[in-house]
Order: sequence, then C-alpha cells, then structure tokens
Amino acid sequence: MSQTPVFPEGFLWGAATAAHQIEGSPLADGAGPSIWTRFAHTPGMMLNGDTGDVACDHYNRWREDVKLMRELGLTAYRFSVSWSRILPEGTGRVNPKGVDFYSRLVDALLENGIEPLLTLYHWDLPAALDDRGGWLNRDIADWFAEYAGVMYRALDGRVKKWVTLNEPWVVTDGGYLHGALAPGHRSRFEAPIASHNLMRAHGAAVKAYRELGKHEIGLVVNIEPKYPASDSAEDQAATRRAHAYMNEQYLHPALLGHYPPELKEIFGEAWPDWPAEDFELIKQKLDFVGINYYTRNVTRAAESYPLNAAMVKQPLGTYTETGWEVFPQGLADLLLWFKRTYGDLPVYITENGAAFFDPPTADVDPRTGARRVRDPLRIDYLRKHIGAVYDAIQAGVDVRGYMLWSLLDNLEWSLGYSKRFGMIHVNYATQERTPKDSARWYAEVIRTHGRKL
Ligand SMILES: N#[N+]C[C@@H]1[C@@H](O)[C@H](O)[C@@H](O)[C@@H]2O[C@H]12
Repeated sequence: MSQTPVFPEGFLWGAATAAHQIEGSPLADGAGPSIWTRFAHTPGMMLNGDTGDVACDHYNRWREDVKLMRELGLTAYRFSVSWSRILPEGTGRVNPKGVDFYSRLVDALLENGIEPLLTLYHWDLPAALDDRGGWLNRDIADWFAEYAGVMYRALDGRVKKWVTLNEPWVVTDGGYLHGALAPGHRSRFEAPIASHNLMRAHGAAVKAYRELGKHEIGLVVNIEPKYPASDSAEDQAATRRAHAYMNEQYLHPALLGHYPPELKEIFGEAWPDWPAEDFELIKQKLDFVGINYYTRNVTRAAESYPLNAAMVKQPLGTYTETGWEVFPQGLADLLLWFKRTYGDLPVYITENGAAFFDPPTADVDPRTGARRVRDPLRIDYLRKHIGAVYDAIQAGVDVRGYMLWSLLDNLEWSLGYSKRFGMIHVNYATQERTPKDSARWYAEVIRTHGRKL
C-alpha cells in the first residue's frame, strides 16, 4: 500500500468475539451445558485446567464492554450466541432469559451506533444434542434451523447481518479428526460426516432465513493461502491437497454446489458418496462470506494424517505466540483468489489478529496511576493486514468490513488463557479491562476511516 488509503464509504470497522470465549456463567439463568462446558471439565483437555466458567465475565459486564466499544468508535461488533442458552436441550423448550441477554446486548449496541453481526454457531454445541449424535446425526440440520428460527424471530431487523457457522473446518478438523477441540473425537470416518452435516445445517438455516428474515446472511470460513515449498511434483500435489482440504472444502459446496475432488483422494474409503439432494440444500444464495485470516502455509509433501503434507517454517519469518507466521500479503492473495474462484460476492474480514506476549497485569504509570499495555507487535501486525485489505479493495475485491480478533483477551479454547489476542487487556484476577496501545491505535484508524494506518 503506497498512497493514503481511502476505504469505501460504509466500510465497517469492528471487533469480534465468541460466546464461550468471553461470557462465563455458562449455566446461568436456565442455560444448558455445551460441549465446551463438558470438554473444559474433562481432566487433561485444557491447558492449565482452564475453563470458560468465568472467562471475561461478559455475561455480567456486557454494558461495560459495550461502553468500551463506543469509546473506541467501533461501527460494528461480531459476537456469537450460545445455542444452549437459548435452547437448553438444543431443541424444543426456549429459555426466555437466554434470548433476553442477547436482545439487551443488541439494543445496547444499536443505541451506541454499533452494528451487530451475529454468529449463530461458534463451536459451543448443546451437550444434549451431542448426546444425540451431534454433528454426526443428519437430524442436526433441522435442529440448527429450529434454533436459527428462534433467533431470527427474536432479533431480525435489529440484527441485519447473520452468520450461520464460524469456521466449520476447525469444528471438524479439531473436534472430529484430531480431537484437540470439543467434542474430542479422533476419526477419519466421522470427520467427513460432521463436515457434511455442518454444511447441511448451514443450508437449512439460510433456507429458514429466506422464509423468516429480511436482511443478510452468510458463512464464515477460516482460510489460508498454501504456497508450495518447491516446484517438485510432490510439493505441488501436497499443496493442492492442503488447499482443497482447508480453503475449498466448505466454500465449494456452499457457493458452487460440489466438493473439490481432492477430498475423496484425502479421505479415501472414509469419504461417502453424498446424496445429490444434499447439495441442493447446502448451496443456498448468500449475501456475503466472512473470511477469518491469520497466516499463510508454505507446504511440502510429508507423511502426515490425513493430508500427507506439512508446513515449512520460514527461517526469516516473524511468528506470533501461536506459532503463526506474520504474512499480510497472504491476505491480499487470498482475497484475490476468492474473487477469481467465487465471483463478486461481498466479503467481510470477520477475524484478523494475533497473539503476542502481553503481561498478565497492565503496567501502572506511577505519576498518573493510569494503566497501560504496550503491544507494538500487534499494531504492526494490524497495520500491515489492514493495508493488505486495502490493496485487495483497490484490486477490485468487494471487502465491506474488518473485524479485529479480538475485542478482549479471552479463552483461547483448549489453550486456555495462555494466549492473548485482545486489543483490550483483561486481568483475569480482577476482571479489569485496559485498552492496549493497539486499541488506541485502532480507534484512530476508525476515526480517520483508515487514512491513519
Ligand atoms: N486461534 N485462534 C484465534 C481465533 C479463535 O479464538 C476463534 O474462536 C476462531 O474463530 C479462530 O481461530 C481463531
């Protein structure tokens, strides 16, 4: 990016979170347990034995957090709804106090000029549905559409941008193939079934929205550009497999109505022959796609399960606390790939950010008593990635907003509280919030609509 950027009028500047990662109080006011409530209380599943029982206590502190969003000047806020707060058993009985929590949050956002982007599913499946097979049960498409319908009836109109699923790839790869995430399964036979049912549920929820809703709905995927480590046929083939497995596995059925052929190659006998009518359900017209971008992957052939591919660490690369290479050009490359492959569908960057080392407690200026958290690496990361978004917009990609991951330091799933992605520091012992230097910087970016990158 060379010149002073001029982002499109109406471009949304926001931040993103997820229910289980910030709310705490997972069983309050009639809520049912989710698979993450269970997983976190299963010994050995969570680093340091951390759980989401308290997290950022957002369930009780949401007013304070909305005030912080307003002070930063956010024009949008992406959050998720905990399905089991709404339907404690996953289907049937609605918990009015669960609906009320999100209704009040949405009203507060709107009163403060912040547009809500609501994610229906950000990994916290009701435990009661997991007991009935969860994402392995084809009936979940109907269960998810029922839950989505409850939320559409309650909030559509105040919420005008809906997301069905967050990162189906992680749900499946982490929860059903490798077992690092809830519900902790490890099966190459279950993974394709979970993936396919996630996409069937996505389609059913979009179909329900077209009957009940009047605004916009989309899908959020985590995708990353795969660059071959060499020109060798083996590395090229490994890169092709990795690209299909992560970047095309969900966008192809949702937008094109079929899977990439590599998935049959990857899963072999574990890849079913899906009924044609499933793709009619999955491929529903979308109003936008959300892209979560963090890093790239330089890929080589290797003996690995199930891809026979491995990432090549870059000796001159800069890496975050989660071991991800800082590579902003990958975001621009990815957005151009998306446009070439799927056309001019509007795109939001629904997550982008980094975990760098931040202290457990904020510094205190002895003269003023003011708290401060210095995070120059995060500012550099964000500046370069927002710049890459601008480059893609200049190249013709219809990007309509940027949601920084994350508003708050939060529960990084099975990594617990060990990784801090927030632009607002959370002292978990006191629940004190301290906007980091990156938050102050982002507020200026927003105030100048991107001109002060
Ligand atoms: N890891 N990491 C950070 C972040 C995670 O905290 C979000 O819940 C996911 O949507 C996505 O993986 C990205």
